[in-house]
Amino acid sequence: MKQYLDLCQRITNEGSWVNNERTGKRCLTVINADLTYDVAKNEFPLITTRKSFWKSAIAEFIGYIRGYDNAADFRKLGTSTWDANANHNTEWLSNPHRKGTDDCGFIYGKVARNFPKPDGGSIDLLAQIVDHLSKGMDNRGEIFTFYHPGAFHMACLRPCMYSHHFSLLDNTLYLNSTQRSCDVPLGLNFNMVQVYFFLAIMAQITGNKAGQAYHKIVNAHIYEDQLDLMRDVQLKRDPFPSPQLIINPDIKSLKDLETWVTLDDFDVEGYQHHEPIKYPFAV
Ligand SMILES: Nc1nc(=O)c2c([nH]1)NC[C@@H]1CN(c3ccc(C(=O)N[C@@H](CCC(=O)O)C(=O)O)cc3)CN21
Ligand SMILES: O=c1ccn([C@H]2C[C@H](O)[C@@H](COP(=O)(O)O)O2)c(=O)[nH]1
Repeated sequence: MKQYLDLCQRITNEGSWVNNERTGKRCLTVINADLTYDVAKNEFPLITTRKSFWKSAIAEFIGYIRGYDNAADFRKLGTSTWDANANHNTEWLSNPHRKGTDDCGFIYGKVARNFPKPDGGSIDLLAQIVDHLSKGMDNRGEIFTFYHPGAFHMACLRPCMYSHHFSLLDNTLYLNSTQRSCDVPLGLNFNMVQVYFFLAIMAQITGNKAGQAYHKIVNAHIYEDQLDLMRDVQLKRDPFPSPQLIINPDIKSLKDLETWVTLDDFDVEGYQHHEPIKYPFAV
C-alpha cells in the first residue's frame, strides 16, 4: 500500500502534463515505477485509502484467462469494466471488425490463448506454461503475452498490462509483469490485485510455492479530472494494514478456472478501508 501511495505522491509532485489524443484529456505522467508484492507472505496489495472492488479485478483477470472477448461474458463473471470500451468508444463503434454490441475484439486472453503463428494455426500460451510449470520446468521463456501489434486494429483497446513472465527457482514460482500504460487512480487499483492473484493462482494450480511478484509500469499517469480527488482526498488518508486473500483450495487446474470457478471462490480477511471514491473514467 505504501508503494502505491508513494507513486501517487510522486506523480502529483513531479509529473509532467501530457496531452492524450485518444481520450482528449491531459495526463499528469511519470515514466517507470517498480512495485513488488509478497505472495509468499500473503500481503494482498489492496488499496485501503478507499474501498476497492477487488472482486471485479479478479473477475476481469479470470475473463482474460478464459480468453473472453465480449463485455457480456465479463459481466456474467462479475465485472462491467469492459462495457465502456466495447460500447462507448466512437472509433471502435465504426470499426468494421466489431461484431456487434459488447464485442471487444481481439483483446487480452483472446489473443494469448489463440496466439497466431506466422506459418498458420495458433498457440495456447497459457496451457503451455501451466504444463511446463506443473512438471517443474522453466525454459526461461514462460511468457504469457497479450501483445500482438498486428492485431491492434481488430481490438477496442491495446493491452495495458501486456506481459506476465513466470520463473521457477528452488521450487518457488515468481512473476514479472509489465504494463505499458497505467491509469493510477482506477486501473492500478485493479492491476495490483491481478498481478498478485495471477501468481497465487498459478502457484496453486501448478503445485508450486508462491514467491514474489514484480510489477513494472512504464507510463504511469493520473487524468486531469482525477487529480483533485487523488491529491485532496485519497492522499490525505492514512492507510490500514494489508488484508489477506483467501482462495478456494479446491481450485486445482486450469480447467477448474475455465469451467466452474466463480467470485464466491475468493475472499479477503482483515480488509479495513476508508470510504469509496468515485474517480472519472476516460474512454
Ligand atoms: N481509462 C481507463 N482506465 C482503466 O483503468 C482501464 C481502461 N481505461 N480501459 C480498460 C480497462 C477497464 N478497467 C477499469 C474500468 C473501470 C474501473 C472502475 O470503474 N472501477 C471502479 C469501480 C468498479 C466496480 O464497482 O466494479 C473503482 O472505483 O475502482 C476500473 C478499471 C481498467 N482499464
Ligand atoms: O488494465 C488496465 C487497462 C487499462 N488501463 C488504462 C491505462 C490508460 O489510461 C488506458 C488505456 O489507454 P491507452 O491509450 O491504450 O494507453 O487504460 C490500466 O491502467 N490498466
